[in-house]
Amino acid sequence: MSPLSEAYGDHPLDLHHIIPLDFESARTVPDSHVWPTSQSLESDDQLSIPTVDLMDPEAVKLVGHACETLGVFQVINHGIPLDIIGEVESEARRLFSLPTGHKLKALRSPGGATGYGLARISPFFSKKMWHEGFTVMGSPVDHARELWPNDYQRFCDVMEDYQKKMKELAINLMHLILKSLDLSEEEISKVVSPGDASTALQLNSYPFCPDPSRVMGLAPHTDTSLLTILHQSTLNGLEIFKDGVGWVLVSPTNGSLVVNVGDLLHILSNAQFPSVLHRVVLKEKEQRVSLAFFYSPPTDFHVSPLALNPAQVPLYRSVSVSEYIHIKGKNLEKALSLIRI
Ligand SMILES: O=C(O)CCC(=O)C(=O)O
Ligand SMILES: [Fe+2]
Repeated sequence: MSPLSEAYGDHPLDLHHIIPLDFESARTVPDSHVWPTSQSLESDDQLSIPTVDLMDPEAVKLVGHACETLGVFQVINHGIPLDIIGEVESEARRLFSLPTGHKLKALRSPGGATGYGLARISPFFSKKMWHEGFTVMGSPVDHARELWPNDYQRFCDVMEDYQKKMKELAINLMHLILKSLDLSEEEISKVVSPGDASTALQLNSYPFCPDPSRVMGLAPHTDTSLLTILHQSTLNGLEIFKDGVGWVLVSPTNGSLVVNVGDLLHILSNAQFPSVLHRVVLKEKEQRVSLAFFYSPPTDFHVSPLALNPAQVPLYRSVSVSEYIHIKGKNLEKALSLIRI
């Protein structure tokens, strides 16, 4: 089985789609980063995002309902100690506060998947995002050594431990979600194989911005994963798109993690669960940091609609994870329609 990092290798990007702005010296927003404004909902008429207590005996039902209606929910009692999340956030902040020239030592290579750089979706948009990221898959030691030649161990230990814990949580969540689709334990264990899942940890920074209302943190997208588990620091910014409603804010709540359905789970559920469209806008001048953990099956796993009753027809053809990553890398939001039957 090829690692996830290889699945991204067949789409080398131009450097201007990898190198973020020198945010440190940006006193104004350059034209390349000015986006047309788009309305989000005021807090009064906000749609509420459900919170599921994972210790609740009804968790399967609650998680299934949230996946079906919105494709996103928050979890509490998730088993990840808050001080560990805090440590990862503080290591991420330590990285992003390095001088721009220094961060470029860990720049993602054109055909690479890990390291410092712009969001992978950036070639699809004519304007640049107010964002810098650092992608980790397993051990970040190669890049960390470039950043801190004498002091990289702490960063590596914290990132590796977090990925291990997030993977356990993702597996627990997948069990709950697939149970809600009435899959048997045997069918579930085919999809959720603890040994060789494809996972990635994305550290996101939306740097201090002199004019937050004119920029876009992360442009509208769906995640490619089965599911994504997100920690957002105390600042608002994440919004989901709900048909007939518009952009809805997902406010950070202390101690809870945001879980969202990705494209692969949408396919697996035969479109019963929406792959939620989301974006990040800047609400304040201050820097916002988030940690996104993406969980997918191994790259050679074939994803196809499961849990069909005799009256249902599959809406998507079977697709391997690596093929889907390839289609998404070329077509972004049209990717799902290209495998629709
Ligand atoms: O920063 C956030 O709140 C969301 C990040 C996100 O959507 C992503 O990394 O795919
Ligand atoms: Fe996302």
